[in-house]
Amino acid sequence: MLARNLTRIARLSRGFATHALSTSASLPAVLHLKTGQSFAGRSFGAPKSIWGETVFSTSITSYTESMTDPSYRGQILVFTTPLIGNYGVPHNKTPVDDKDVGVVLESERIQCSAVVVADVAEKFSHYTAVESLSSWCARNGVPGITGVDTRAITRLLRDQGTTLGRLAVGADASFAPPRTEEYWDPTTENLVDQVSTKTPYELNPKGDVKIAVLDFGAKANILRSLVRRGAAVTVLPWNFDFNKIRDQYDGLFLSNGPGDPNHCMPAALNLRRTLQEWDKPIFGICMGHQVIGMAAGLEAYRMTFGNRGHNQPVLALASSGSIKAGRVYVTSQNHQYALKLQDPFPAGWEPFFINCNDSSVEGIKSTADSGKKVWGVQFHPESAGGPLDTIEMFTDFLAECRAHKLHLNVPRHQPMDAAKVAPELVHKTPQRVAVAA
Ligand SMILES: NC(=O)CC[C@H](N)C(=O)O
Repeated sequence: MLARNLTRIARLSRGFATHALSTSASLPAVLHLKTGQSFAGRSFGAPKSIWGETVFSTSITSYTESMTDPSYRGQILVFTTPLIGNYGVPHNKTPVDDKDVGVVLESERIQCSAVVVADVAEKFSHYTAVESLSSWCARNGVPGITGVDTRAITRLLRDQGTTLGRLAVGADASFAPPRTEEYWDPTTENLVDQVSTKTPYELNPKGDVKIAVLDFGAKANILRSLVRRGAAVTVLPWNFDFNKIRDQYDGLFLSNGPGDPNHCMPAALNLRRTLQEWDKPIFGICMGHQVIGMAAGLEAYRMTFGNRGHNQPVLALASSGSIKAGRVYVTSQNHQYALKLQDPFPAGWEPFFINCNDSSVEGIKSTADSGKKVWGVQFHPESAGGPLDTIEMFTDFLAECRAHKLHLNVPRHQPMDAAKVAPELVHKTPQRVAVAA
Protein backbone atom coordinates (compact mmCIF):
# COMPACT_ATOMS: atom_id res chain seq x y z
CA MET A 1 0.00 0.00 0.00
CA LEU A 2 2.74 2.43 1.08
CA ALA A 3 4.85 1.48 -1.94
CA ARG A 4 1.89 2.06 -4.26
CA ASN A 5 1.27 5.50 -2.77
CA LEU A 6 4.92 6.46 -3.02
CA THR A 7 4.98 5.45 -6.69
CA ARG A 8 1.87 7.55 -7.25
CA ILE A 9 3.36 10.58 -5.51
CA ALA A 10 6.55 10.21 -7.56
CA ARG A 11 4.51 10.02 -10.78
CA LEU A 12 2.43 13.09 -9.87
CA SER A 13 5.38 15.16 -8.79
CA ARG A 14 7.07 14.62 -12.16
CA GLY A 15 4.20 16.60 -13.67
CA PHE A 16 4.83 19.46 -11.29
CA ALA A 17 8.36 20.36 -12.31
CA THR A 18 8.55 24.05 -11.47
CA HIS A 19 12.22 24.83 -11.83
CA ALA A 20 13.24 28.40 -12.41
CA LEU A 21 13.84 29.70 -15.90
CA SER A 22 17.11 28.48 -17.26
CA THR A 23 18.59 31.94 -17.48
CA SER A 24 21.43 31.13 -19.85
CA ALA A 25 19.31 31.93 -22.94
CA SER A 26 17.50 34.97 -21.53
CA LEU A 27 18.55 38.61 -21.78
CA PRO A 28 19.60 40.80 -18.86
CA ALA A 29 16.84 43.01 -17.45
CA VAL A 30 16.71 45.80 -14.84
CA LEU A 31 13.70 47.26 -13.05
CA HIS A 32 14.35 50.96 -12.35
CA LEU A 33 12.13 52.92 -9.98
CA LYS A 34 11.72 56.67 -10.28
CA THR A 35 12.82 56.95 -6.65
CA GLY A 36 16.32 55.83 -7.66
CA GLN A 37 16.43 52.10 -6.83
CA SER A 38 17.31 49.48 -9.49
CA PHE A 39 16.88 45.68 -9.41
CA ALA A 40 18.83 43.53 -11.86
CA GLY A 41 17.53 40.15 -13.07
CA ARG A 42 16.89 38.21 -16.27
CA SER A 43 14.22 38.84 -18.88
CA PHE A 44 11.40 36.50 -19.94
CA GLY A 45 8.45 37.04 -22.26
CA ALA A 46 8.78 39.82 -24.84
CA PRO A 47 12.36 41.10 -25.24
CA LYS A 48 11.47 44.78 -24.99
CA SER A 49 11.65 47.68 -22.52
CA ILE A 50 8.58 49.48 -21.13
CA TRP A 51 7.44 52.22 -18.73
CA GLY A 52 4.66 51.83 -16.15
CA GLU A 53 3.39 52.31 -12.65
CA THR A 54 4.93 49.70 -10.32
CA VAL A 55 2.39 47.99 -8.04
CA PHE A 56 2.39 44.78 -6.02
CA SER A 57 -0.23 42.08 -5.61
CA THR A 58 -0.39 39.62 -2.72
CA SER A 59 -2.38 37.05 -4.74
CA ILE A 60 -1.09 33.52 -4.37
CA THR A 61 -2.92 32.16 -7.44
CA SER A 62 -4.64 33.52 -10.57
CA TYR A 63 -1.73 35.30 -12.24
CA THR A 64 -3.56 34.63 -15.52
CA GLU A 65 -6.74 36.40 -14.31
CA SER A 66 -4.81 39.31 -12.78
CA MET A 67 -2.71 39.88 -15.89
CA THR A 68 -5.80 39.97 -18.16
CA ASP A 69 -7.72 42.33 -15.82
CA PRO A 70 -8.09 45.62 -17.76
CA SER A 71 -7.73 47.50 -14.45
CA TYR A 72 -3.98 46.65 -14.53
CA ARG A 73 -3.53 48.67 -17.74
CA GLY A 74 -0.30 50.70 -17.63
CA GLN A 75 1.03 48.90 -14.55
CA ILE A 76 4.17 46.86 -13.88
CA LEU A 77 2.80 44.08 -11.71
CA VAL A 78 5.04 42.69 -8.95
CA PHE A 79 3.88 39.33 -7.55
CA THR A 80 4.75 38.84 -3.90
CA THR A 81 4.28 35.08 -4.29
CA PRO A 82 7.77 33.86 -5.25
CA LEU A 83 6.94 31.11 -7.76
CA ILE A 84 4.74 32.23 -10.64
CA GLY A 85 3.87 30.29 -13.82
CA ASN A 86 3.77 26.72 -12.52
CA TYR A 87 0.27 25.97 -13.84
CA GLY A 88 0.88 27.63 -17.21
CA VAL A 89 -1.77 29.46 -19.23
CA PRO A 90 -5.03 27.99 -20.60
CA HIS A 91 -6.58 28.35 -24.03
CA ASN A 92 -8.54 31.62 -23.76
CA LYS A 93 -11.61 31.09 -25.97
CA THR A 94 -15.13 30.01 -25.03
CA PRO A 95 -18.48 30.27 -26.84
CA VAL A 96 -20.69 33.31 -26.37
CA ASP A 97 -24.00 31.94 -25.10
CA ASP A 98 -26.15 31.88 -21.96
CA LYS A 99 -23.21 30.63 -19.87
CA ASP A 100 -20.07 32.13 -21.35
CA VAL A 101 -18.90 35.45 -22.71
CA GLY A 102 -16.15 34.50 -25.19
CA VAL A 103 -13.05 34.29 -22.99
CA VAL A 104 -11.88 32.05 -20.14
CA LEU A 105 -9.65 34.71 -18.58
CA GLU A 106 -10.66 38.30 -17.75
CA SER A 107 -10.14 39.71 -21.26
CA GLU A 108 -8.67 38.72 -24.62
CA ARG A 109 -5.09 39.82 -23.91
CA ILE A 110 -2.56 40.61 -21.22
CA GLN A 111 -3.38 44.08 -19.95
CA CYS A 112 -0.57 44.92 -17.52
CA SER A 113 2.60 46.47 -19.01
CA ALA A 114 5.03 43.97 -17.47
CA VAL A 115 5.38 41.38 -14.69
CA VAL A 116 8.01 41.06 -11.99
CA VAL A 117 8.50 37.66 -10.36
CA ALA A 118 11.10 36.19 -8.04
CA ASP A 119 11.20 32.83 -9.78
CA VAL A 120 9.37 32.22 -13.05
CA ALA A 121 8.41 28.58 -13.71
CA GLU A 122 9.36 27.58 -17.24
CA LYS A 123 7.89 24.09 -16.87
CA PHE A 124 4.20 24.04 -16.15
CA SER A 125 1.53 21.47 -15.40
CA HIS A 126 -2.23 21.82 -15.48
CA TYR A 127 -4.88 19.97 -17.44
CA THR A 128 -6.06 23.20 -19.11
CA ALA A 129 -2.60 24.66 -19.81
CA VAL A 130 -1.52 25.14 -23.42
CA GLU A 131 1.60 27.30 -22.98
CA SER A 132 4.04 28.70 -20.45
CA LEU A 133 3.75 32.11 -18.82
CA SER A 134 6.87 33.14 -20.69
CA SER A 135 5.59 32.20 -24.17
CA TRP A 136 2.20 33.82 -23.43
CA CYS A 137 3.97 37.06 -22.43
CA ALA A 138 6.12 36.89 -25.58
CA ARG A 139 3.06 36.39 -27.82
CA ASN A 140 1.32 39.37 -26.16
CA GLY A 141 4.39 41.64 -26.42
CA VAL A 142 4.65 41.88 -22.62
CA PRO A 143 8.08 41.73 -20.94
CA GLY A 144 8.85 40.10 -17.60
CA ILE A 145 11.77 40.10 -15.19
CA THR A 146 12.74 37.21 -12.93
CA GLY A 147 15.48 36.55 -10.43
CA VAL A 148 14.84 39.76 -8.46
CA ASP A 149 14.08 40.16 -4.76
CA THR A 150 10.33 40.83 -4.95
CA ARG A 151 10.15 41.07 -1.17
CA ALA A 152 12.58 44.00 -1.16
CA ILE A 153 10.66 45.69 -4.02
CA THR A 154 7.34 45.18 -2.21
CA ARG A 155 8.65 46.61 1.04
CA LEU A 156 9.86 49.67 -0.85
CA LEU A 157 6.52 50.14 -2.63
CA ARG A 158 4.67 49.66 0.64
CA ASP A 159 6.74 52.36 2.35
CA GLN A 160 7.14 54.91 -0.44
CA GLY A 161 3.88 54.10 -2.26
CA THR A 162 3.14 53.04 -5.81
CA THR A 163 6.13 54.25 -7.88
CA LEU A 164 6.69 54.91 -11.57
CA GLY A 165 9.07 52.41 -13.14
CA ARG A 166 10.99 51.36 -16.21
CA LEU A 167 11.72 47.76 -17.14
CA ALA A 168 14.89 47.90 -19.23
CA VAL A 169 15.59 44.72 -21.23
CA GLY A 170 18.59 43.55 -23.29
CA ALA A 171 20.99 46.32 -24.37
CA ASP A 172 18.81 48.88 -22.48
CA ALA A 173 19.65 47.07 -19.24
CA SER A 174 23.26 48.25 -19.42
CA PHE A 175 22.29 51.94 -19.72
CA ALA A 176 22.16 54.31 -16.76
CA PRO A 177 18.75 54.62 -15.04
CA PRO A 178 16.34 57.10 -16.70
CA ARG A 179 16.18 60.69 -15.48
CA THR A 180 13.16 61.32 -13.23
CA GLU A 181 11.43 63.54 -15.80
CA GLU A 182 11.53 60.73 -18.37
CA TYR A 183 9.16 58.41 -16.44
CA TRP A 184 5.74 57.94 -18.07
CA ASP A 185 2.78 58.29 -15.69
CA PRO A 186 -0.15 56.21 -17.03
CA THR A 187 -2.62 57.93 -14.68
CA THR A 188 -2.31 61.17 -16.68
CA GLU A 189 -4.13 59.34 -19.50
CA ASN A 190 -7.76 58.29 -19.66
CA LEU A 191 -7.00 54.55 -19.60
CA VAL A 192 -10.72 53.70 -19.34
CA ASP A 193 -11.23 55.14 -22.80
CA GLN A 194 -8.53 52.75 -24.11
CA VAL A 195 -10.12 49.56 -22.75
CA SER A 196 -13.88 50.28 -22.86
CA THR A 197 -15.94 48.92 -25.75
CA LYS A 198 -16.31 51.45 -28.56
CA THR A 199 -19.74 50.20 -29.59
CA PRO A 200 -22.60 48.66 -27.57
CA TYR A 201 -23.08 44.88 -27.76
CA GLU A 202 -25.41 42.29 -26.27
CA LEU A 203 -24.92 39.05 -24.35
CA ASN A 204 -27.59 36.43 -23.64
CA PRO A 205 -30.38 38.49 -25.28
CA LYS A 206 -33.03 35.96 -24.17
CA GLY A 207 -32.42 36.66 -20.48
CA ASP A 208 -35.52 37.57 -18.42
CA VAL A 209 -34.13 40.76 -16.89
CA LYS A 210 -32.43 43.49 -18.91
CA ILE A 211 -29.23 44.91 -17.46
CA ALA A 212 -27.17 47.72 -19.00
CA VAL A 213 -23.44 47.58 -18.16
CA LEU A 214 -21.31 50.72 -18.35
CA ASP A 215 -17.96 49.29 -19.43
CA PHE A 216 -15.00 51.04 -17.79
CA GLY A 217 -12.86 47.96 -18.58
CA ALA A 218 -15.16 45.15 -17.41
CA LYS A 219 -13.63 41.86 -16.31
CA ALA A 220 -15.19 38.94 -18.19
CA ASN A 221 -16.27 37.22 -15.00
CA ILE A 222 -18.47 40.19 -14.10
CA LEU A 223 -20.36 39.79 -17.39
CA ARG A 224 -20.38 35.98 -16.93
CA SER A 225 -21.76 36.35 -13.39
CA LEU A 226 -24.70 38.39 -14.75
CA VAL A 227 -25.32 36.12 -17.76
CA ARG A 228 -25.20 32.90 -15.69
CA ARG A 229 -27.87 34.31 -13.41
CA GLY A 230 -30.17 34.77 -16.38
CA ALA A 231 -29.65 38.45 -17.22
CA ALA A 232 -29.79 39.84 -20.76
CA VAL A 233 -26.79 42.17 -20.81
CA THR A 234 -26.13 45.21 -22.99
CA VAL A 235 -22.55 46.44 -22.68
CA LEU A 236 -22.21 50.19 -23.29
CA PRO A 237 -19.14 52.45 -23.76
CA TRP A 238 -18.12 54.08 -20.44
CA ASN A 239 -19.26 57.58 -21.50
CA PHE A 240 -22.56 56.51 -23.07
CA ASP A 241 -25.44 58.52 -21.57
CA PHE A 242 -27.60 55.73 -20.14
CA ASN A 243 -30.38 58.26 -19.49
CA LYS A 244 -31.24 58.15 -23.20
CA ILE A 245 -32.23 54.46 -23.07
CA ARG A 246 -32.88 53.81 -19.37
CA ASP A 247 -36.60 53.09 -19.81
CA GLN A 248 -35.73 49.88 -21.68
CA TYR A 249 -33.73 48.43 -18.74
CA ASP A 250 -34.46 46.77 -15.40
CA GLY A 251 -31.12 47.60 -13.82
CA LEU A 252 -27.78 49.35 -14.36
CA PHE A 253 -24.35 47.92 -13.59
CA LEU A 254 -21.06 49.89 -13.52
CA SER A 255 -17.86 47.88 -14.04
CA ASN A 256 -14.27 48.02 -12.83
CA GLY A 257 -11.69 49.95 -14.84
CA PRO A 258 -8.10 51.24 -14.88
CA GLY A 259 -6.55 54.53 -13.80
CA ASP A 260 -7.71 57.63 -11.99
CA PRO A 261 -11.50 57.68 -11.46
CA ASN A 262 -11.51 61.45 -11.89
CA HIS A 263 -11.15 60.85 -15.65
CA CYS A 264 -14.64 59.29 -15.40
CA MET A 265 -16.33 62.43 -14.09
CA PRO A 266 -18.48 62.69 -17.28
CA ALA A 267 -19.94 59.26 -16.42
CA ALA A 268 -20.50 60.36 -12.80
CA LEU A 269 -22.41 63.44 -13.99
CA ASN A 270 -24.64 61.31 -16.26
CA LEU A 271 -25.20 58.96 -13.35
CA ARG A 272 -26.13 61.83 -11.03
CA ARG A 273 -29.08 62.51 -13.31
CA THR A 274 -29.96 58.80 -13.40
CA LEU A 275 -29.94 58.72 -9.60
CA GLN A 276 -32.26 61.73 -9.45
CA GLU A 277 -34.75 60.53 -12.04
CA TRP A 278 -34.69 56.70 -12.07
CA ASP A 279 -35.46 54.37 -9.16
CA LYS A 280 -34.41 50.96 -10.51
CA PRO A 281 -31.50 49.00 -8.96
CA ILE A 282 -27.89 50.05 -9.64
CA PHE A 283 -24.76 48.09 -8.69
CA GLY A 284 -21.11 49.09 -9.20
CA ILE A 285 -17.79 47.34 -8.64
CA CYS A 286 -14.42 49.02 -8.04
CA MET A 287 -14.25 51.86 -10.62
CA GLY A 288 -18.06 51.54 -10.88
CA HIS A 289 -18.32 51.99 -7.11
CA GLN A 290 -16.06 55.05 -7.28
CA VAL A 291 -18.22 56.55 -10.05
CA ILE A 292 -21.37 55.95 -7.97
CA GLY A 293 -19.64 57.64 -5.02
CA MET A 294 -18.61 60.65 -7.10
CA ALA A 295 -22.17 60.92 -8.45
CA ALA A 296 -23.41 60.86 -4.85
CA GLY A 297 -21.05 63.73 -3.96
CA LEU A 298 -18.16 61.81 -2.39
CA GLU A 299 -14.56 62.45 -3.35
CA ALA A 300 -12.16 59.83 -4.77
CA TYR A 301 -8.54 60.06 -3.56
CA ARG A 302 -5.29 58.26 -4.38
CA MET A 303 -4.09 55.80 -1.73
CA THR A 304 -0.40 55.26 -0.93
CA PHE A 305 -0.05 51.76 -2.38
CA GLY A 306 -3.67 50.69 -2.93
CA ASN A 307 -5.00 47.21 -2.23
CA ARG A 308 -4.18 44.35 -4.60
CA GLY A 309 -4.60 40.71 -3.69
CA HIS A 310 -7.13 38.03 -2.98
CA ASN A 311 -6.96 38.23 0.79
CA GLN A 312 -8.42 41.59 1.77
CA PRO A 313 -10.79 41.44 4.77
CA VAL A 314 -13.77 43.82 4.77
CA LEU A 315 -16.29 44.40 7.56
CA ALA A 316 -19.97 44.84 6.63
CA LEU A 317 -21.43 47.84 8.45
CA ALA A 318 -24.98 47.27 7.22
CA SER A 319 -27.09 44.28 6.19
CA SER A 320 -28.44 43.96 2.67
CA GLY A 321 -29.53 40.79 0.87
CA SER A 322 -26.94 38.09 1.52
CA ILE A 323 -24.62 40.49 3.36
CA LYS A 324 -24.91 40.60 7.14
CA ALA A 325 -23.75 43.54 9.25
CA GLY A 326 -20.86 42.72 11.56
CA ARG A 327 -19.47 39.92 9.42
CA VAL A 328 -16.02 40.01 7.87
CA TYR A 329 -15.77 38.86 4.25
CA VAL A 330 -12.50 37.99 2.53
CA THR A 331 -12.32 39.70 -0.85
CA SER A 332 -10.28 40.13 -4.00
CA GLN A 333 -9.13 43.65 -4.76
CA ASN A 334 -7.16 45.68 -7.28
CA HIS A 335 -7.37 49.40 -6.70
CA GLN A 336 -5.22 52.47 -6.09
CA TYR A 337 -8.00 54.98 -5.38
CA ALA A 338 -10.80 54.96 -2.83
CA LEU A 339 -13.77 57.06 -1.78
CA LYS A 340 -13.10 59.47 1.06
CA LEU A 341 -14.83 58.66 4.31
CA GLN A 342 -16.65 61.90 5.07
CA ASP A 343 -18.81 62.80 8.02
CA PRO A 344 -21.67 63.14 7.50
CA PHE A 345 -22.16 60.95 4.44
CA PRO A 346 -24.26 62.60 1.68
CA ALA A 347 -28.00 62.45 2.46
CA GLY A 348 -29.50 59.14 1.34
CA TRP A 349 -26.15 57.25 1.47
CA GLU A 350 -24.32 55.19 4.08
CA PRO A 351 -21.03 53.31 4.29
CA PHE A 352 -21.63 49.62 3.52
CA PHE A 353 -18.20 48.00 4.07
CA ILE A 354 -14.91 49.10 5.56
CA ASN A 355 -11.44 47.56 5.09
CA CYS A 356 -10.24 45.79 8.25
CA ASN A 357 -6.56 46.55 7.48
CA ASP A 358 -6.60 50.24 6.60
CA SER A 359 -10.18 51.39 7.39
CA SER A 360 -10.70 52.61 3.80
CA VAL A 361 -14.26 52.72 2.44
CA GLU A 362 -15.00 49.35 0.80
CA GLY A 363 -18.63 49.92 -0.09
CA ILE A 364 -21.49 52.40 -0.03
CA LYS A 365 -25.23 51.94 -0.37
CA SER A 366 -28.38 53.98 -0.56
CA THR A 367 -30.13 54.16 2.81
CA ALA A 368 -33.30 52.13 3.43
CA ASP A 369 -35.39 55.32 3.57
CA SER A 370 -33.95 56.88 0.39
CA GLY A 371 -36.33 55.08 -1.96
CA LYS A 372 -33.26 53.94 -3.97
CA LYS A 373 -31.59 50.54 -4.41
CA VAL A 374 -27.99 51.33 -5.14
CA TRP A 375 -24.85 49.47 -4.01
CA GLY A 376 -21.19 50.05 -4.76
CA VAL A 377 -18.29 47.87 -3.62
CA GLN A 378 -14.58 48.58 -3.92
CA PHE A 379 -13.75 44.84 -3.94
CA HIS A 380 -14.59 42.19 -6.54
CA PRO A 381 -17.46 39.89 -5.45
CA GLU A 382 -17.15 38.00 -8.76
CA SER A 383 -13.40 37.35 -8.45
CA ALA A 384 -12.58 34.54 -10.90
CA GLY A 385 -9.60 33.58 -8.77
CA GLY A 386 -11.68 33.64 -5.57
CA PRO A 387 -12.52 34.12 -2.78
CA LEU A 388 -16.25 34.03 -3.43
CA ASP A 389 -17.50 35.12 0.03
CA THR A 390 -19.59 37.93 -1.54
CA ILE A 391 -20.57 36.36 -4.89
CA GLU A 392 -24.25 36.31 -3.88
CA MET A 393 -24.31 40.10 -4.25
CA PHE A 394 -24.96 39.41 -7.96
CA THR A 395 -27.95 37.24 -7.03
CA ASP A 396 -29.18 39.98 -4.65
CA PHE A 397 -28.85 42.65 -7.35
CA LEU A 398 -30.74 40.64 -9.97
CA ALA A 399 -33.40 39.65 -7.42
CA GLU A 400 -34.00 43.36 -6.78
CA CYS A 401 -34.16 44.04 -10.55
CA ARG A 402 -36.68 41.21 -11.06
CA ALA A 403 -38.73 42.32 -8.08
CA HIS A 404 -38.82 45.88 -9.35
CA LYS A 405 -39.86 44.64 -12.78
CA LEU A 406 -42.72 42.62 -11.27
CA HIS A 407 -43.57 45.38 -8.75
CA LEU A 408 -42.74 43.05 -5.87
CA ASN A 409 -41.31 44.22 -2.63
CA VAL A 410 -38.14 42.32 -1.72
CA PRO A 411 -38.02 42.27 2.10
CA ARG A 412 -35.21 44.54 3.22
CA HIS A 413 -32.89 43.71 6.06
CA GLN A 414 -32.85 46.41 8.67
CA PRO A 415 -29.46 48.09 8.86
CA MET A 416 -27.78 46.91 12.04
CA ASP A 417 -25.36 48.48 14.40
CA ALA A 418 -22.08 46.69 13.55
CA ALA A 419 -20.63 47.51 16.98
CA LYS A 420 -23.39 45.51 18.66
CA VAL A 421 -23.06 42.54 16.29
CA ALA A 422 -19.29 42.06 16.47
CA PRO A 423 -17.67 44.62 18.78
CA GLU A 424 -14.27 42.93 18.58
CA LEU A 425 -14.16 43.52 14.82
CA VAL A 426 -14.86 47.21 14.78
CA HIS A 427 -12.08 48.44 17.04
CA LYS A 428 -10.24 49.77 13.99
CA THR A 429 -13.29 51.45 12.56
CA PRO A 430 -13.11 55.23 12.82
CA GLN A 431 -15.51 56.46 15.49
CA ARG A 432 -17.62 58.46 13.06
CA VAL A 433 -18.77 55.38 11.13
CA ALA A 434 -19.02 52.92 14.02
CA VAL A 435 -22.78 53.32 14.01
CA ALA A 436 -24.04 52.63 10.52
CA ALA A 437 -27.72 53.17 10.89
N1 LIG B 1 -10.23 47.60 -10.42
C1 LIG B 1 -10.70 48.84 -10.53
O1 LIG B 1 -11.79 49.08 -11.05
C2 LIG B 1 -9.80 49.93 -10.02
C3 LIG B 1 -10.44 51.29 -10.00
C4 LIG B 1 -9.40 52.39 -10.11
N2 LIG B 1 -8.71 52.31 -11.35
C5 LIG B 1 -8.42 52.30 -8.96
O2 LIG B 1 -7.28 51.96 -9.17
O3 LIG B 1 -8.77 52.54 -7.84
